[in-house]
Amino acid sequence: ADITNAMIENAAKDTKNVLSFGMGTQGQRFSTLTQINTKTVGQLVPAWSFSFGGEKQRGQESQPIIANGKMFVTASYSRIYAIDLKTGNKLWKYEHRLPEAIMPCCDVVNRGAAVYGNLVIFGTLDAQLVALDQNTGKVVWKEKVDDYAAGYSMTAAPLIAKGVLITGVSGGEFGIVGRVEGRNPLTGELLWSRPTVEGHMGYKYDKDGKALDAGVTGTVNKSWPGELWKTGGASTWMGGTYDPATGLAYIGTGNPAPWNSHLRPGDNLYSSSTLALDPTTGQIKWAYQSTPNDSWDFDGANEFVTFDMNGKRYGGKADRNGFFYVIDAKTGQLQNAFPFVNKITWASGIDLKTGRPNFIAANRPSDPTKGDGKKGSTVFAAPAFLGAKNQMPMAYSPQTGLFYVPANEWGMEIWNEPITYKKGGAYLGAGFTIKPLNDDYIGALRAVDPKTGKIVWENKNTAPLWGGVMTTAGGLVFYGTPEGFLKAVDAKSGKELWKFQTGSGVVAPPVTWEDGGVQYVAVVSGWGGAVPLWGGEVAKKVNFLEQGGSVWVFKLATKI
Ligand SMILES: O=C(O)c1cc(C(=O)O)c2c(n1)C(=O)C(=O)c1cc(C(=O)O)[nH]c1-2
Repeated sequence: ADITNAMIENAAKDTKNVLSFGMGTQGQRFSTLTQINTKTVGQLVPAWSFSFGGEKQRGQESQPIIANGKMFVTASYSRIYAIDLKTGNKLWKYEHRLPEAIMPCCDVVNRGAAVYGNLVIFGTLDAQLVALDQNTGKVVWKEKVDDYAAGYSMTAAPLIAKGVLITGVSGGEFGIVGRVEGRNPLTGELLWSRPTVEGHMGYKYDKDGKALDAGVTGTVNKSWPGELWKTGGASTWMGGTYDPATGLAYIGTGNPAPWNSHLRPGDNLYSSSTLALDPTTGQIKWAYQSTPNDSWDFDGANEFVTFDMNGKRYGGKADRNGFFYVIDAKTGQLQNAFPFVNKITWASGIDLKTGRPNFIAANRPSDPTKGDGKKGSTVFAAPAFLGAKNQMPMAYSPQTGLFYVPANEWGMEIWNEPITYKKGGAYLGAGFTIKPLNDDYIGALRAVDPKTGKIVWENKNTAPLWGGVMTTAGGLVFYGTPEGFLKAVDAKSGKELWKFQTGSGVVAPPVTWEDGGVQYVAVVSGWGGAVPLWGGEVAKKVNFLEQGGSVWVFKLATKI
């Protein structure tokens, strides 16, 4: 059957399908299914496994979509497969023809597709959107979003909100201009385009491509000096969430470009922020900036996951900068902010009245022009730029009231250098080396109570955690590790109840659904992403990990 907007809005409750990234557009990654639970999970065994094949065995970050008896799963290098859910047989595959010169900053990843009507839609590493017929894999429409040679790419799963296809762009390390776009999902037609860098003030397009005022507030050059807003970054590389309860789509934005913050004094709106947008117009309803004048590539692209607390709707966000934010989902008012990692050097806390961080000035890497002109002082900073949390999505359980956050404890040495913008060139103006903080672990899955800010339990992991999390009404939390395991633990205590070696590192989020009275769990396996490329001393430690590319599906060995 055609996937409708009503089905997408109900996706979080639909146990037979997984119709969106986040297992529901709110991004909670919570399933009401209970067949697999704390008592039965020990009997979980593989039902089938499928290899993505070829030589392109790396960086598999995809969350599968389950719809109409099929699994739609993207793979590295802009590939997508349709698989028969019952048999694990391949139905079709589409391999996007990529130019040699693509420039994704952080591996050749893709995090998943969207479904709408009879289409399955995904973004490519050369910044195009492709919509395919779910049954045949034939291309129905294709749209160029932007110029890959200027550093644009797409790695996020698209979002459907109020029947609009909402997408972001990647490329913050190349001085692209971040934006969010709304399209007709059936045709690819652009409905609006909303830049995320103040200066490029909110325009959208009418049907003839004429720029219209989107009623957005802000003043050119108010939060950016000179011309820097023209190459300001703030990419929207993780896509967004949407909550039918508020009618708003929530998009995180990336780092301002370049990294060297002394080149761009000011807050640099709307970089390293959460934006709440009207999905039908792209108008910004509220914005909250977690790291004004970001100097550490903290970014703010992390997912904003909405949930109920004390009879109100809030969003939780585990920011790369190390703080967990609880924000009123309707108004953007900051409710609470607390650390979810042990070491934060850049700020002593967040002022809940103003919403601004209390910066520790001495821990900001210095201005090279105040020294020898070539290199500023090297400072030790934590978290590292790869973040207290990165692309791997967290989960929220309404049953326990806890967020399950895949966190990492690491730091870095960082310094600034001069830089000028050059199209297609890295635009950092900084150098760095990532360092572990502890001998025995980097990753830690943490159960975070949004009411109290307390960590209720944690499970340490030797390598950095890079896969997402899922939680279920069966009292379980599922997550993958770079060491290759998919694990199930008790949602209340973190006690490990089951694990399975998938054969390569898991850097993707699991999903679950039911079919014919049987509950299934699936996860993609295939080590890669930013850690092996940018992890410095940590990358050396995890060099033993092998790459791969497959999807695993599990069910209980005996029918309950
Ligand atoms: O600024 C950007 O546009 C951008 C894009 C991406 C991406 O699209 O994957 C990442 C980052 N930044 C980034 O900072 C980062 O740490 C990162 C890690 C990963 C990954 O998939 O492992 N992607 C990205």
